[in-house]
Amino acid sequence: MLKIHLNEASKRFQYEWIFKNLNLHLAQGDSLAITGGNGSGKSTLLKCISGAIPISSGNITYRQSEKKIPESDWYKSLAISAPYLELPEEFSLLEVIDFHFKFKRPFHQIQPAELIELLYLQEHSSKPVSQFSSGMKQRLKLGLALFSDVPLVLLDEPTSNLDKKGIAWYTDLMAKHQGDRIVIVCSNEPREYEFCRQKLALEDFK
Ligand SMILES: Nc1ncnc2c1ncn2[C@@H]1O[C@H](COP(=O)(O)OP(=O)(O)OP(=O)(O)O)[C@@H](O)[C@H]1O
Repeated sequence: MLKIHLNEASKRFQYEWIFKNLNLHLAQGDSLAITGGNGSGKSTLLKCISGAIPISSGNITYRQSEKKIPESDWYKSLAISAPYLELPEEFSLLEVIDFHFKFKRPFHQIQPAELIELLYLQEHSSKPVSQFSSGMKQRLKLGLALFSDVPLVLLDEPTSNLDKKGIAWYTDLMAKHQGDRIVIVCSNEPREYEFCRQKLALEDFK
């Protein structure tokens, strides 16, 4: 059972405070929406939670069965989908999936062909990702994050570039495959985080 605690966590860039004195407890099964307008600090908070960038004061801890996980190992517990994370464009869809699953175990032993079907990308298995539309890339990013066998799934702007069908697909996917994991969604679109049981509005932590 993974548990994440933020204790009086604060972050600033130079003289700009992004969030201050944030306390948060998350355990497997929880779903959290981080909300706020453009530039409010959603992506920054997500990066701090993932360990990609440091906080300025306070602390963040990950515990697995009450045993503290060193910060250098946090990445093993999580998968992330975000607009600023790139896919290897020169790889074909099948190659991207094979490559990804060299590092993360597939969730519920999902096979590449099943995943491709779930992402409704069957027609594009051998196409290089550089030739994918932005919506196809977004479905792939979401699929890789959600179908990694990790207890923490981080989604930044999950429905950006998705059309109506894509948004319905995302909503259905989250309802079926969250499982017993922690899911954090950064968003200012209510439809992206309707399923989240906890909400954190960054405006409250300035
Ligand atoms: N590396 C950095 N150095 C300095 N300032 C930064 C850095 N990264 C982000 N910021 C600033 O932090 C603030 C929050 O940015 P962030 O990207 O976290 O917001 P956001 O809520 O995710 O925005 P959006 O909804 O537009 O994606 C912004 O003012 C941004 O300019």
